[in-house]
Amino acid sequence: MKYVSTRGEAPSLNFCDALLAGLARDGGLYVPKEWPRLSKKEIRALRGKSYQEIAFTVLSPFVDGEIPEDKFRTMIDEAYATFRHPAIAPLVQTGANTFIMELFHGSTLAFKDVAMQLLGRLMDHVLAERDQRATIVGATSGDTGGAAIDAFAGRDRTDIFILFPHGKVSPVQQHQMTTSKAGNVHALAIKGNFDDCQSLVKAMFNDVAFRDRVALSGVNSINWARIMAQIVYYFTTALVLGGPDRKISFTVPTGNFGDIFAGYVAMQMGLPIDKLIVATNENDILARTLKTGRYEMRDVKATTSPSMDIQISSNFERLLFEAYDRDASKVRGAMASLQQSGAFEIEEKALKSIRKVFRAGRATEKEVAKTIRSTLEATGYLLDPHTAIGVFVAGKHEKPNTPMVTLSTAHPAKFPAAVKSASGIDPALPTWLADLMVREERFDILEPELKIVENFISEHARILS
Ligand SMILES: Cc1ncc(COP(=O)(O)O)c(C=O)c1O
Ligand SMILES: N[C@@H](CCOP(=O)(O)O)C(=O)O
Repeated sequence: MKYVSTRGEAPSLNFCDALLAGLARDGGLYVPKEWPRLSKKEIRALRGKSYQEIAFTVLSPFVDGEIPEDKFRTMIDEAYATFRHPAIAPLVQTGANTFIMELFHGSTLAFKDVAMQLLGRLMDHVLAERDQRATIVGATSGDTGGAAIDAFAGRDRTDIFILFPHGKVSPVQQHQMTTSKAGNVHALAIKGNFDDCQSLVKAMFNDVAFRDRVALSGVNSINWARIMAQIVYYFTTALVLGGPDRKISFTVPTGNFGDIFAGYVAMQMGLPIDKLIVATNENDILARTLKTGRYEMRDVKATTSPSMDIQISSNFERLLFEAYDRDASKVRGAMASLQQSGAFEIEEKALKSIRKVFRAGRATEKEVAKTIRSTLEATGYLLDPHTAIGVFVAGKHEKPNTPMVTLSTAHPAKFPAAVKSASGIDPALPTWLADLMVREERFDILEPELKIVENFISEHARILS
């Protein structure tokens, strides 16, 4: 299996090289050259199997023999042994045909753990095989950072630098990033917003001299392996609800478009999905784009769902590549226009193909609080603000005979202030994090300037030759 860049000008890579590369050298994102397919019969044969076994079957075609089977199985087993629920991504029924897929049973209480625990092990394996080290960078609006730090802390082949927007993540998220005692972990509070952090990360990848000097690697969903690991839970959930002999819809609280793009990949692999529904907060660039066909940046507003306070939605580029029948020149044109004027138009045919699969909606701050309250009253279930956005938008797209699954992307205890103000309940952290807020913090505050961040990394990374 070869991986090609969405911008068409970087070399095609095999799985392990794409894993370490993160962003392609032409600024694009790697995707498999073709989608592997599972027949309905093969999908049916997964019924009753464990999450780990399904993960092995679904992910093996992407790894394509580059990692020995027994080692890959062990990585999957170890990654999901860190989860506190045996089903890994359990389903909770909240209505006649509505469900919540809980993705927050990993160590940092957000869906990012699902992919990050596997990614850490995959990278470690490949670096050890090659006797190499890597400098890992990541941008976070709050959850990717904590999950990455948890997955990479103490690994001696990597140093990890996480850029988070100073003062714009929840206190729990901040402590998850700033209280690690591991010497290879560096939490960097950037004076800006998440988009500034993400742009800095992409700029570091595009600075070829720096990239090569520090052996740069990425853990954001620009890294294909992050998306890949997230495909699995669409299969496990569909199988529980009657798939592949019945179509399911999924509503996904969306920011960087990684999680929902994994659903799109599941569909390309043969999983019958009715609709994939993009749910955004008031930073609604994706909902507007699906409505108007114009992707247009606006200022980012701070909301009670800070992890989704995003304007530049990285993985939308992967969908554009698909919608343009993999014509990389069209993607390059759109990305150049985004850089020059902060906007691009999607051609009619491509937009039509996107709308065939995707729907979208937004929730205002009032609607988020109301949904947390009303769901608690109706079902006794306490939502976090990100999941509440999903539940609210899902409510607008339900169909009588199609199960609607909303992805619950974070535990309410990560956002206690917003949850308490909406519901009156102060959600407690689980026991293993009970002392999180009194742990000593360690982080550096940096200006959002490429050279400043690169210099910091150069001084602290242990890779330099
Ligand atoms: C809690 C939470 N929900 C939803 C999202 C959106 O996910 P994605 O960026 O994959 O669209 C994120 C982060 O991006 C998140 O941290
Ligand atoms: N919401 C994310 C933003 C980064 O997303 P990623 O999936 O590209 O890592 C976060 O919590 O950091």
